[in-house]
Amino acid sequence: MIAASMKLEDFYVCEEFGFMLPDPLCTLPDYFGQWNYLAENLTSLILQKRIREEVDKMPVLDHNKLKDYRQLRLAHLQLSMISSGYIWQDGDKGVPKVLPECLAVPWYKVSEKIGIKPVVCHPDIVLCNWTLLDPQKNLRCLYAFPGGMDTNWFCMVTARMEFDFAPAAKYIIDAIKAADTEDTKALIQNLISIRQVILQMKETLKNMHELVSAEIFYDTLRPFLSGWGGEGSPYPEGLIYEGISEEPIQMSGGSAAQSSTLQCLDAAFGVQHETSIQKFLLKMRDHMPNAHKKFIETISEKSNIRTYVVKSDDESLKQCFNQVLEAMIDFRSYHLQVVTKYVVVMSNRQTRNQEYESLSKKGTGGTSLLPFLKSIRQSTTEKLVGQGN
Ligand code: HEM
Repeated sequence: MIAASMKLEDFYVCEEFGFMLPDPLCTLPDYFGQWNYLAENLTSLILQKRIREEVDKMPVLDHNKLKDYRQLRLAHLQLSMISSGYIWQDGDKGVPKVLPECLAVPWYKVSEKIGIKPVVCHPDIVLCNWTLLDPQKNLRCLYAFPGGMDTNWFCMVTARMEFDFAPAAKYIIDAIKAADTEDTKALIQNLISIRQVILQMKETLKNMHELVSAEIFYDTLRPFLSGWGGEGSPYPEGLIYEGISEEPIQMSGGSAAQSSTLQCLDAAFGVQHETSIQKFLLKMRDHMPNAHKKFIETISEKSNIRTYVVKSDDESLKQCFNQVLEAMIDFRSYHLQVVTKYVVVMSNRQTRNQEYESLSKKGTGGTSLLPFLKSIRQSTTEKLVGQGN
């Protein structure tokens, strides 16, 4: 495929919704009533520590009765949330090592169909977990983990940032086409638009402080976004998915590192990270729907934006390109502050929630946070053009 023939709809992306699932379903057909019920009542069942007994009564429902993509996405969201509640309801000391068949089999099979992993992920809790509250495009979650309004806001601020990004998917394709056809004027225009999008994403991220308490994020919500497996995990070997595998399976938890937004920008502008970090970010792509993963890969393969800018004599083009990267660097610096407040400071409190001790200090995706995020910011800086680049 040449850049000129790239169409957003081929990648389940559109200018209005970006990577968000347009018009997500709120409930599944009656046959899946038990999933609807457990997902709708998840918070109270977790708080009453009753989710396990409810799941243990449930039959294995036939995932083949899910008819279309929107049903599959909602089923994944519901099964992720119910499974996460099942696993983490009693803290990290009471974790079951086996996920029962009634969750494991449909969750695994639905994941295969969408192309994502059977674990709670960004495409669940953000991309298809939203509904409009009013014509001003205020959003609310369809399904929620414990944490009340703060949890709702955490997901919806992130969703709002996905909406902010939406027009950039088209600007990126147009910028690639402009570089291909050596149309400097069009390239500058698209770079300016992309920069505006990144600045707006940062503005939206600022709302996190106003609306989400760090204590509630860290103590109440974060454990339910965790994965399983690896050093320090209550399940070092992972979790057994009954009816799927007798061997435990390891999974990274939900993280906005699974958002396609920043990975798309990196791909468009040729930002490459240090090997182990790139490996982690590639792993995060396995938590993105197939079509979105393909979108990033295609952008990465097709984009010659930076090559064109480097060889151009046009100073205003170079300046515009650098301003986009500077906006990304600034976004990443701001995100570092957010992570420091919501994870690092919270994990150092004497009063932190000790029920989930094994999950402290690492990112929900399983990284050692600050050096990891600083390295990502540094590799963005290295792609600025000028001074010999
Ligand atoms: C309270 C809010 C947030 C916290 C505590 C947080 C935390 C983290 C952590 C710990 C990581 C490291 C990867 C991991 O181990 O999971 C990460 C990475 C990342 N986060 Fe966030 N995050 C927050 C909000 C957001 C939002 C709203 C976005 C919007 C898209 C975002 C985008 C990213 C991206 C793209 C990465 C990968 C690193 C990069 O490309 O710069 N984060 N985040």
